Amino acid sequence: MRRLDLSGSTLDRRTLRAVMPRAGSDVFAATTAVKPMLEEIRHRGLAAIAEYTARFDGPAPAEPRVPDALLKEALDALDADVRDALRESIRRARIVHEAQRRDDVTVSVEPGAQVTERWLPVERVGLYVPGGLAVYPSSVIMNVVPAQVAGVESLAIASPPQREFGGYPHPTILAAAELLGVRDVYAIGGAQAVAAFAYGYDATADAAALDPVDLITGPGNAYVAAAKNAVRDLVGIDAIAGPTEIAVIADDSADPDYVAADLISQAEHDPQASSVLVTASAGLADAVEAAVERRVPRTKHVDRVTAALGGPQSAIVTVDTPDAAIAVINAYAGEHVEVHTVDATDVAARIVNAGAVFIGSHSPVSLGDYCAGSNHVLPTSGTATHESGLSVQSFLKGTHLIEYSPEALRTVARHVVTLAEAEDLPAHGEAVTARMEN
Ligand SMILES: NC(=O)c1ccc[n+]([C@@H]2O[C@H](COP(=O)([O-])OP(=O)(O)OC[C@H]3O[C@@H](n4cnc5c(N)ncnc54)[C@H](O)[C@@H]3O)[C@@H](O)[C@H]2O)c1
Ligand SMILES: N[C@H](CO)Cc1c[nH]c[nH+]1
Ligand SMILES: [Zn+2]
Repeated sequence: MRRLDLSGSTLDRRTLRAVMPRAGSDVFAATTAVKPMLEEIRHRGLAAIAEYTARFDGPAPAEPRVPDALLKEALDALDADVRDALRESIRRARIVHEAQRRDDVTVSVEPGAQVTERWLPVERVGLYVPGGLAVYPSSVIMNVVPAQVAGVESLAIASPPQREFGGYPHPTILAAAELLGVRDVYAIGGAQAVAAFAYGYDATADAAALDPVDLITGPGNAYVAAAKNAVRDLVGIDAIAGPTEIAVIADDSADPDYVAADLISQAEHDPQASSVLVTASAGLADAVEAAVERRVPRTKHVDRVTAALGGPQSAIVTVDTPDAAIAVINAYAGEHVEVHTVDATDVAARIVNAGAVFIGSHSPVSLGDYCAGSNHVLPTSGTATHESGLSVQSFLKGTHLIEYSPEALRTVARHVVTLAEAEDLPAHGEAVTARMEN
């Protein structure tokens, strides 16, 4: 891993943002590729989807909707340990997400003047589950659980067709959908899936119609991100997720082997993934570097991990003081931040920009990826400065209900008229004075 020595540097926001390691975005280039695809699919529907699927994913069934029997079969055939682990992941996710429910709130502004904020679920949601480099049944859980807790009635899942499974998504993804009771599952990947969700398509001789959705959520590669970005004027999207990131803040109390294992764990996702260590301890920096070198050759996806850890997006960053380390971590605004310091809880309280913070030496990111109960769809690429991870709130929309009595309207009428005149919109004021005349 490369070293970035920030000792003696001015740690102001501009400098930090300029020097922090980060994956370059290929969403811009992917946008050029996906725009004509989206147009084709919008106009020619499933025929165009089938052509792109054949080009990028290989042979797939003419009817992309996975038969119910196949979902059931996938769950029946699922390894018992995997089934138990998925169930436990769902159970913990439900506990955490149930606590995120929002109650409607009614406020009495004055006697007879009432404003209610009502929260309603989005009606139909399309959930994208990636399936290129790895298989993500855990992402089925992380998308479906908050949507179900929010009360979303209509949920569709899309995931790329896999050659070795007859052009259907990986059976573990199908089993996870079945466990969660989602039966509307499609063997469509990449930008094609996003287009199918955004525009829907008509029935053909071989396939039933797909109804468009109101909101598309879920992570994916640059093509998925570019397509989500391109359809966001038509449907809602959760966020544009970039490659996975982990940033670790650590001091001499940290176990270098744990830190190295965690940096490698997220590098395993993607050659573009970022792993960053920030420390004021030169000794710890050396020890982690040595532990990474020891571990990398033993890891399964050694090529991906080597590319990710060796890329410009990953680094061991050294600073002068623990406070400087916190400033760097906040400037980085990582998707995942792990805190391995003596005073981990106090340090965590000072981390204000992070998708999720993992506190202490026994809360690794992979726990959060699968079974902590928290959500693993989190803001990447520095967007944790202003965005949140997926939650029940992502699937709700708030509506204000305003109800004033004649007396309550009379009490405030002159202020409405004054503001309407100040904005040179007198008809606004007249809508109120018309009611005062009776
Ligand atoms: N933030 C999270 O919660 C989270 C969770 C899981 C995965 N991820 C990230 O999601 C990403 C998954 O990416 P992936 O590639 O493995 O799977 P993916 O499902 O996102 O992409 C595969 C699809 O890309 C399309 N594609 C491939 N080459 C193309 C081309 N040349 N032109 C147009 N389309 C093309 C194909 O249609 C294919 O189905 C990774 O970066 C991973 O780190 C993030
Ligand atoms: N770390 C990924 C992005 O947060 C999520 C994931 C799924 N499976 C394993 N990891
Ligand atoms: Zn992960």
